[in-house]
Amino acid sequence: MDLVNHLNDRLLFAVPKKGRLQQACLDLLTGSDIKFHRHNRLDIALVQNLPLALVFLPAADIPIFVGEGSVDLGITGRDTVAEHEATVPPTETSGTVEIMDLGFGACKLQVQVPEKGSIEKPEQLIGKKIATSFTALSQSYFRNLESQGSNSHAQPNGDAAHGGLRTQITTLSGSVEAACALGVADGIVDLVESGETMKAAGLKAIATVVSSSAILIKSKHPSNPKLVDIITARIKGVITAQRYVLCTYNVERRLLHQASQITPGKRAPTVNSLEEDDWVAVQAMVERSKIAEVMDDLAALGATDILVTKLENSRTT
Ligand SMILES: Nc1ncnc2c1ncn2[C@@H]1O[C@H](COP(=O)(O)OP(=O)(O)OP(=O)(O)O)[C@@H](O)[C@H]1O
Ligand SMILES: O=P(O)(O)OC[C@H]1O[C@H](OP(=O)(O)OP(=O)(O)O)[C@H](O)[C@@H]1O
Repeated sequence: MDLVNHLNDRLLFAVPKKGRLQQACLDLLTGSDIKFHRHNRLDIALVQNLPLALVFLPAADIPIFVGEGSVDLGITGRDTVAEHEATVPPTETSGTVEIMDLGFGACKLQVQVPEKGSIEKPEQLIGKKIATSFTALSQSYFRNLESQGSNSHAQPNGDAAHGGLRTQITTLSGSVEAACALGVADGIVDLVESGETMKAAGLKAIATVVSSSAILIKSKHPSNPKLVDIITARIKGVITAQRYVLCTYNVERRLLHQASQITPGKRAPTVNSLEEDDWVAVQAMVERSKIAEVMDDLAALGATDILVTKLENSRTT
């Protein structure tokens, strides 16, 4: 099939073609009832039940396509958007707009140095060698440090005050953590999640350049804003359903006020009367991460029949 000719009138939605964010993105698309079949080796897939086409791209390139407006929507890490913005500053018509945080892919872009070395502060790296895949962010970070007037670290012929960069930034496309051990760099700027990679490479973090997580972005003038809103609402529904559970319980009416403080719900708890006088049944959405504590508090208050139900999907405000 000639896919390109089927792209007219379709909203283009970029998702990572591989890597850390891909599976969670595919799960989000499934939860949002975005149905597609990706042919072997093709990076474009037509969506069967919406005028939408998915474009599978490297996460780092997604802000370029969305920023230029050649793709309308995208999911990628906030770090890649920050790197793109540091490379190509947004204008009134170009650049990306963040729609929402998706709550996965959390990591930090950090300055790292050998654990056993003498460097404790990023200022000590001024004038030294840095290896990274995030060239523009690293340049801007060190340019900033240099211009903060760290004269004590200035080299005699340094021209940082005039916009030059004394710190030498080397771009690597992967395995950045090996750079210090191999003598390519004195420090690196790389992503850290669990810290396992950093630890295994004998490095420690001394500063954070950007805190990242996966985000939904759109171009400044998407081709079909209504469809962007529909997809946004669907994705938001799936994210909310993942983030919350439904808690139901029975409680004496006289304790309702206290119970409502434990489970205030998103707007307010739903309260129904029971056949038994003086008792009510309460239903409220509770953040999944807090549910154990909430159940303990409800039980301590005297609530009974406390049940927790997983949400399949949601539309809330
Ligand atoms: N360890 C990690 N934990 C959580 N999120 C991460 C982690 N590493 C990267 N990410 C996020 O995932 C995005 C894509 O990174 P990933 O390394 O998976 O990309 P990739 O396309 O496979 O690139 P590469 O080939 O350079 O590894 C990053 O920009 C970041 O937002
Ligand atoms: O703190 P951790 O949980 O160990 O994660 C951090 C590692 O994850 C990413 O690399 P990835 O494994 O995606 O491969 P890459 O080095 O090829 O980018 C990142 O570049 C770090 O190396």
